[in-house]
Formats: sequence, C-alpha cells, structure tokens
Amino acid sequence: MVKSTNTNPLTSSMILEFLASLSRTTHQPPLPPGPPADSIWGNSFEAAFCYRRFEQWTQEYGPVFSLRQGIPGLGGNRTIIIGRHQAAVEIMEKHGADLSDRPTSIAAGETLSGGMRVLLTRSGERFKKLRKALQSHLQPKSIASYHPVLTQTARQHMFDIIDEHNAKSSTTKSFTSTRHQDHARRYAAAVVMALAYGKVPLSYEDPEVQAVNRCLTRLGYAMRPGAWKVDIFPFLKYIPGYLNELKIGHREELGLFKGQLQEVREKMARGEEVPSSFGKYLIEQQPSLGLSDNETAYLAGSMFGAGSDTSASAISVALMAATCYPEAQKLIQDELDSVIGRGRPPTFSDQDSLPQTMAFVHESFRWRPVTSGGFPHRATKDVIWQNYLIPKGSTVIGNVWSVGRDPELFPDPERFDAQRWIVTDADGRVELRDDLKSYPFGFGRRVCPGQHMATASTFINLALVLWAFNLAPDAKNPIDTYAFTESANAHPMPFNIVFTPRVSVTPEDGEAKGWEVLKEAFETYGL
Ligand code: HEM
Repeated sequence: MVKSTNTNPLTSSMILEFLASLSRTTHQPPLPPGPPADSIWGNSFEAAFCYRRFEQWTQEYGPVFSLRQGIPGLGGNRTIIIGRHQAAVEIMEKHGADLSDRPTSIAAGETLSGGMRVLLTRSGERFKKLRKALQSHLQPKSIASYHPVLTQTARQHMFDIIDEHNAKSSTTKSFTSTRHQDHARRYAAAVVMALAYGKVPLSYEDPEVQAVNRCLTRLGYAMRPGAWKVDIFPFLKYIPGYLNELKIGHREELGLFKGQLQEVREKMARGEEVPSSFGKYLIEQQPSLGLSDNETAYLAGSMFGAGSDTSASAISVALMAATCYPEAQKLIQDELDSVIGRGRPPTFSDQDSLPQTMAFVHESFRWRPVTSGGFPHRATKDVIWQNYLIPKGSTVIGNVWSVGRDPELFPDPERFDAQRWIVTDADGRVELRDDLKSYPFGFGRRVCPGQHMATASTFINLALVLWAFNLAPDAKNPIDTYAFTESANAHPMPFNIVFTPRVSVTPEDGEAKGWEVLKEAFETYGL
C-alpha cells in the first residue's frame, strides 16, 4: 500500500527536495512518503474539497503522507497528512503536547483575525488562558446548565417547521420544506448567541446573525489549505492591495464583535439584570485573564463563529441522512416510540435511554463531517512515527474525512450505517459503543471545546424532528449527498425534505389536523 518512490527523471523539483533534505541530519529517519512535487514550488492541489484529494493520496501512499508547499526554509513548509485512525491516535493524540501549536497563518490568522482568533492562536501562555476561559463554559458539566436554552430553542425549531407548513398551506398533510436549513441555522445562531451574549435573536435574518455569518463564510474560505498563496510565499504580503479584502474583513469583524460585547458591558454598567453568558464572564474576569478589550471581544465573537455555523450544518447533515436512509430513520422512531411513546416529546433526560438515536448522531458526524479537512496543527518537536520523521515546524493535518473512512474500523465507509456504533450485551440490551471514535471534532489539545454542546444540539433536534415527523426525499429534487459548500466548515447545498406529522388523526379530523396536534404538543415543551 505504501509507495515511496518517484520514478520521474531528475527534475528541478527533485533537486530542491534533495537540497531541502540536506537541512535534516543524515541519521534522521525519512519523511513519510508522498506524491512527487509537480513543480519547483512543491505539491499543488485544489483548495476546494482538498480532503477528498487527500483521501485518494492516503489510499495511494499510506496512512501518513507528506506534501511540500513552497520551499522549506524559504517560507514554504512540509505538510504531513494523517489519514487513518491508528495513526491519528498514535500521532495526533499521543503527541498532543508536541502538536498543540498552529502554523503561522498570514491570511486567515494574522490579517483577517488580527492575530486574535483562538482557533488560529499559536500555542503558549496566551493560548492556555483563552482555552481555559472557553472550557469554563463548555465542559460537559456546564452544558447541562444550558439544557433549558437548548430545549426551548429546539422547540422554536419545531415551530419554524410547522409555521413554514402553515404559511404554504394549512390543509395538506405533508409539505416540502425548502427552508429547513434556515431553521437549523436559526436554532444554532440562537443557542450560541445566548451562550456568548445572553440574548436570543428573533430570526435567522437578524442583521447581527447575518453579519457574523458573513464573517464566518469569509473565514471558512480563507482557511482552506492553499487558498491564500501568501501562506506559502510570505513575500506576497508586501504586494500593495493583495491582502486588502482580508483587512477590510478584519475591520468588519472587530467592529461587530466589539459592538456585541459593548452591549453587555453597558447593561452591566447601568446595573441592569444581565443573563449569565460567556461575554459577561469575560468582562468580569478580564483583568485576571489579562486580555485587552479587543481580545476579549474576539474571544466571545469567535465562540459564536466557531459554534453557530458548524452546529447548524451538523443538524442539517443528520436530517439529510434520516431522509436518505428510511430504515435508519425508522429504527430511531421505533426506539422513541418504545422508550418515550407518542404522548410527550423527548428531552435531554431521555438521552441515555436512546442508544439508537445517539448512534445515528455519531454516524452522521462520521459520514459527512462538518470540518472534513480538520484544522492544521504545527509540530513543535520532531515526532517519530513508525520510523518516519514528522519534522519540527511541519504542519500536521488530521484529515477527519479520511480517519472516519478507515476501512479497518468503518468497513464500507461510504455507507451510512448507524449500527457500527451499537453493541448488544449478553442480555440482548442495545448499547452505544464507547471504543469507537471518528474524530469529527479534531484532535489532541486543540480538540473542539464545543463538542459536547454540538453533540447535545444535534441529539435534541434529531430526536424532536423524528419524534414529530416522518422525513422523505422530494421526488422531483433528488438529494446529492456529496453536494457541500467548499468552505472549511462545509454545509450541505440546499436540499428539500418532505415532512409528514407522525401523529395519527382520524379521516374526519382532516389531513391537516396533525400539524395542529403537533403544535399543541410543543406548546408547553421545555417551558
Ligand atoms: C458540529 C459542530 C462542531 C464541529 C464539527 C466542530 C469542529 C471543530 C474542529 C474540527 C476544531 C479544530 C480541532 C483541531 O484543531 O484539531 C474546532 C475548534 C474549535 N471549536 Fe468547534 N466544532 C463544532 C461546534 C463548536 C461549538 C458549538 C463551539 C462553541 C460554542 C465550538 C468552538 C470551537 C473553538 C473555540 C475552537 C478552537 C479551539 C482551539 O483552536 O484550540 N465548536 N471545532
């Protein structure tokens, strides 16, 4: 499986490879194999969907392969891609401390984020402080305190679906939703806005939510490996005007984030009652955290950035899977019917009794991971893996898409199969496996601090939707399950779902009665 040779005749890129290799000591093990450079500037590949190209290279060159981008030592670097599970555990997890740094990012990090976005912050004391502050609000035991907000916002999500039906026709039993992704986005924006600033936006069209999402889209595109050549050829930053688009983006973000936190600050200064939020905590702790006003604003703002768009996409992916795999959908509904019944909607207190639902959540994270390409880490020490060298200073990427497609752990990986995550014990009890992981939230010390929140959100929304509705594809518009946006946090391209209420009503009640019954069922839910 592992190929290591380049059979091309001597080319200038090979000479450069050779010169670069002289900078390593002769006793060091070789770099992991990889595709030959296609020019003196190294390996080129499309930034869009590069995680799929990396999967092809994983199949060709093995679980760990290396690329060259630019000329190492002259602004360019080595990139090591990890594409299989065991290698991810042995490198990304076991060497977490040596890989907790991020590579210098001139485009997305220094310019667009002004060096303040935690996602792109280099390791060190400042990073530790930021991470500690985030953990204080996102660790599993804190998440339970957000269950009421998550539940009430998920309830609004159900109303958004019902209202979309009613706005189109109040008399039909089923309806084709074209806006369900907007409803998921509104849910996620509301939850993270509540977490970050203690307020809930009224709609997805809320100008602040729209402005934050504009910033996120810009970030998502700027962060794809190779998207901005300045990250490989740093001299480009001196070309007048080259980075203008990102500089303008930074001014917009900073203004927005400062404005949002300022609102909280002013309310606190006026002595108004301010709901507990991450922003409020940061304002109170700012002196001990040693952060400037801009840094504090960015920390709260980038939590919104990291959590809103990603959670919305995860919910839409779960609904896409349920729509495309009716048998898997039915297994969850059978579980909901037998554990909870049709008399009341599911809540967080049911989560441990719903292994099929949780297995479905894990499988949808694996099947179409939101952050398919993972985020780049940087090695602060030489790391030796199976007699290959991952050199200090190299960029190391755990390719989430590939790790979740490791055929040894996930046979027939393109198939959506929630049963991979299920184990049946000696008494025939169905349980969730605790020995399997596909790393949708990244690796080691940079693992997503919002993972528990994101999992809780996906669970409650999936459980509520499938408790309330049968989902089916729209026969006129088949779903392409590979059609996703090109950004670092990928969203499914718009797709339709046909929603039909699961409540049974008698024919005399009329077709639309189910929608009214559902609305009543959610009237007091979570309040
Ligand atoms: C399904 C939803 C989500 C996915 C798929 C996701 C995925 C990720 C990934 C892959 C990383 C980088 C890990 C690495 O470098 O190895 C990350 C980092 C991060 N995530 Fe999430 N995330 C999600 C939701 C959230 C939520 C809800 C929040 C906060 C409320 C959040 C906050 C963050 C932050 C602050 C970082 C930067 C951490 C660092 O660089 O140290 N994420 N996320």
